[in-house]
Formats: sequence, C-alpha cells, structure tokens
Amino acid sequence: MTFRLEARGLACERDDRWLFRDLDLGVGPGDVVRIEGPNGSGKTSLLKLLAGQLPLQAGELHWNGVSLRRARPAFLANLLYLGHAPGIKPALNALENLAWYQALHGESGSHRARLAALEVLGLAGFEEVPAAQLSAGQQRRIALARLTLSPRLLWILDEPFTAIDRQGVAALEDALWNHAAAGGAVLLTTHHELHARGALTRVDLSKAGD
Ligand SMILES: Nc1ncnc2c1ncn2[C@@H]1O[C@H](COP(=O)(O)OP(=O)(O)OP(=O)(O)O)[C@@H](O)[C@H]1O
Repeated sequence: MTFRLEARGLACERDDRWLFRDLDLGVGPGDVVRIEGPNGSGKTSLLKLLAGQLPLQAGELHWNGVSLRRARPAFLANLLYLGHAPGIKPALNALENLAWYQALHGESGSHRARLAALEVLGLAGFEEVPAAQLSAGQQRRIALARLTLSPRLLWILDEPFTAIDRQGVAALEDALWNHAAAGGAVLLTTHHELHARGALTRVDLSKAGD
C-alpha cells in the first residue's frame, strides 16, 4: 500500500528560542529517516509534532495529500509511535501490557500472537511478571514487542535502542530495515550508530534553529 507523510514549514519554539524553523520532510514506503542533532536540539519535539502529539506552531502536515486536520483518523490508524519513555503500565505484566495497548488502539490480537511477540523480543519466561519488576531493558522490550504485533505502516520511534543490549540492538536494526524493505517507513531518533542497509535519510537539527 502506498502512503506518504509530508511536513512543510514546521517550526518549534521553546523558551523564546527556535529549535527549528522552515523544516520540510517527507516519508513514504521504504524510507528510513533519522532525525539527528545534539541533546536539546528538538528531535523529540519534532517526532511529537510529526506524530500529532504536539499542536503545530507553524507549517502543515499532510497524510496522502490531505491535511492532517482532516486525515487524522486515517493517519493514526497507520501510525505506531513509541515515545522516549517505554509507555508501559508498571502494574501490568508483559502480556497484559500488550493486550492493553492493542485494546487502546482498537487492534484485535490473540494471546498466542502476544506470546510469540514476547518470545521474539527475548522475554520468554517473563510474560507474567509485573513490568515494575523487570529491568529497564526488559521494559523497553515490551514496548518494542508492539512492532512485531502491529501491522502499521509508519513507525515513529524516539530513541528505541535505549537500555537495549547488543543482541537486542542487532535484532531491532533488522526489524527496522525489514519493515522498510516490506514497504513500511521508519522515522527515528537515536544516539546509537545505525548501520544503513538501505537508503537512510538524515535530517540534521543542529543548525535548524536560532
Ligand atoms: N514540554 C516542554 N515545555 C517547554 N520546553 C520543553 C518541553 N519539552 C522540551 N522542551 C525544551 O525543548 C528543547 C528540546 O527538547 P527535545 O526533547 O525535543 O530535544 P532532543 O533533541 O530530543 O534532546 P535529547 O537528545 O536530549 O533527547 C529542550 O531545551 C527542552 O528543555
């Protein structure tokens, strides 16, 4: 399926300072786009704008040529956004977290599929442990299990490699490139060096503002 997210003239002001201005970018099938810049340059803010989590201060977003103001439901139905924090419920176990997430996003999903996703993420044996009792990396892995469960086309991922060990990093890199090769798209921030296995677009915020 073809799709396209287009951003035109985006800007973000924080504390009387422009983090970026007049920013254009587009993403469609097969694209991996890495947002780069030092701490505080606005990478998370940009991803939040692109994911519809922050109101636009300037510019426009279009999904398949239609303004996001009108296309928001179709856009959200195709978006998987993983924020900086793992975004999981500490009192729920891994299986319950995935079921909760799927219910929240109107996705049907089987217990079996959730078990399989947790196994892929190396959480076999930890499925029923409350997330609060898991390590930071294991908690991140619960969040990342959504990637293997969800059929969504556009992934927006904020520092997805945080707290993940070397083996997990390699598996996640595979998942990102496989998603793009299968016709999906990935927009991400990471301080981890990403090994390009396809076309990698870089958007540098270090000189995009004041
Ligand atoms: N909710 C907020 N209200 C006001 N200022 C904010 C808010 N969130 C972030 N900022 C400011 O915006 C700037 C950019 O923050 P942002 O998190 O987008 O940067 P980043 O490039 O993702 O940084 P890092 O690499 O450290 O994750 C920072 O100076 C931060 O203090």
